[in-house]
Amino acid sequence: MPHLVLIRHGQSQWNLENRFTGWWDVDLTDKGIEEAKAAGVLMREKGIDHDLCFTSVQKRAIRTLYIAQREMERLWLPVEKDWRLNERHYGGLTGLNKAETADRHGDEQVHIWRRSFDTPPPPMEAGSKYDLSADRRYEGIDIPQTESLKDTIARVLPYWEERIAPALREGKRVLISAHGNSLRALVKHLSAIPDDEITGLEIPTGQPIVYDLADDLSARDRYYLSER
Ligand SMILES: O=C(O)[C@@H](CO)OP(=O)(O)O
Repeated sequence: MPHLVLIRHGQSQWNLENRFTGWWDVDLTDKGIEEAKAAGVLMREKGIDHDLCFTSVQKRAIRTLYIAQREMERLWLPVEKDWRLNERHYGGLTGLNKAETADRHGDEQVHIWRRSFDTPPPPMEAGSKYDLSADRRYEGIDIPQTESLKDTIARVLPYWEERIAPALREGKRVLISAHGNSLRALVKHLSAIPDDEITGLEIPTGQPIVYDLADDLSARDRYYLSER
């Protein structure tokens, strides 16, 4: 039976500071490091094991993966990193404080930007200090100016089909360390959650989510490892 674990990175510096993050590469806080360790200990204690791991090209997800793997004595496992597992690009909101933005534009508008299915935040302005187009890791990639959840799904799912689903079909046990919205994209697909319901799903930091999948990769069960 194909076996998949998803984990959202531990608390990041901008989670702590309540800032829109997206593709900006912030690191984990001390609490985030502890969450990642605890996730690794939990997986080890519950006898969870993997053959192959996937993560984004953002350090909060990469470090979460490595910290958890260290606790599991699995730092030797193969890891594939890909930008398509990155967080949803937050466009012109990147770096802003979420509460201050709500004071300025209203709670409702901020809620739409954060959680509507297909309304993207305003695009990143040219010359923004958060522009990543000169970042070597994105060479040859058409970096989005902004992304809705729908746009995020449109780049996460092809990667899933191309790289992750084939590994699961071969019987590999897979661990994915990624982000709130790239994981929402996967959960929506795997659990067949409708557009208007997926945005209500909040994925906590550092909590392994286990999927038991049927051979056709449809979800038989999904649960937080800490709850079983
Ligand atoms: O800032 C972000 O990139 C994300 C995840 O932390 O925030 P949100 O909860 O608004 O999707």
